[in-house]
Amino acid sequence: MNDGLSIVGLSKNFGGLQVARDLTLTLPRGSRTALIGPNGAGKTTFANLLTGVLKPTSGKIVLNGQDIGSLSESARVRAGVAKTFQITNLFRDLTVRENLRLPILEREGRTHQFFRRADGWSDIEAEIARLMQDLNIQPLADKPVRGLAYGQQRLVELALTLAVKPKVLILDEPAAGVPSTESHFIVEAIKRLPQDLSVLIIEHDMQLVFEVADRIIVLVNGAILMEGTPDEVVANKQVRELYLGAGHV
Ligand SMILES: Nc1ncnc2c1ncn2[C@@H]1O[C@H](COP(=O)(O)OP(=O)(O)OP(=O)(O)O)[C@@H](O)[C@H]1O
Repeated sequence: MNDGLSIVGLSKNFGGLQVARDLTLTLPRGSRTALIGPNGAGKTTFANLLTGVLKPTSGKIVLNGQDIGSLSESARVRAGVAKTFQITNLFRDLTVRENLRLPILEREGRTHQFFRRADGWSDIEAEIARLMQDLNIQPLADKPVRGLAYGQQRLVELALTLAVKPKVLILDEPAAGVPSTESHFIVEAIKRLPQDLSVLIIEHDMQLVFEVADRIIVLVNGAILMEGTPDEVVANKQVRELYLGAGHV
């Protein structure tokens, strides 16, 4: 079951600096929410509060009725909140298929089987095939990660994250560093994510945000300035001034 994620009165102080101010919002099941805001607004801090890298000063993070705010990072992943792995977590000498096998075996408590022959893995191989199909990376299955283009590596990283079967997926700048010639692969992959997954996209690239998000939250100085549809956000005078002022538009 996935009712989405509710964040209630979430605050974080670093000494005297308040970087998350009484944040209350929901990431409903199936939503595609973008979190935008100028540098230093608190976007990364917010993501770190959701994943458990940081402990909140106050407030609650509720997933399907359970307050997960005090769980460790790994327990939160098991509960269903996952952020994309960093590319450095990919095993560069292993193939895409081998990389995908690892988190699935781990999820199933079967890592001891990694070095066995693949005979007993038909369920796992079928899941890997589905994941690759969802992200349109089947042609890369038997290629070592080392030889893949950067954008392709980001797709493998996304597939690895999906392999843990999250309910809430945080994409932290999914197109960062990806050449513009490859960024459409990322956009297409986000559009093809499972329908019932709640997705939070933290992104500076407004074109990508407008292509994939159905809701946008604008964060400024650790507080929500506004929340609305992409059209509502574009029409907002304060947002326009903020972005024109920051040279983003
Ligand atoms: N560990 C920390 N200790 C003290 N201050 C911190 C710490 N981490 C972040 N900050 C401060 O919190 C504020 C928000 O930072 P954060 O990185 O969350 O912003 P951001 O919106 O992600 O910025 P960017 O778009 O540049 O990545 C900044 O003023 C930053 O200097």
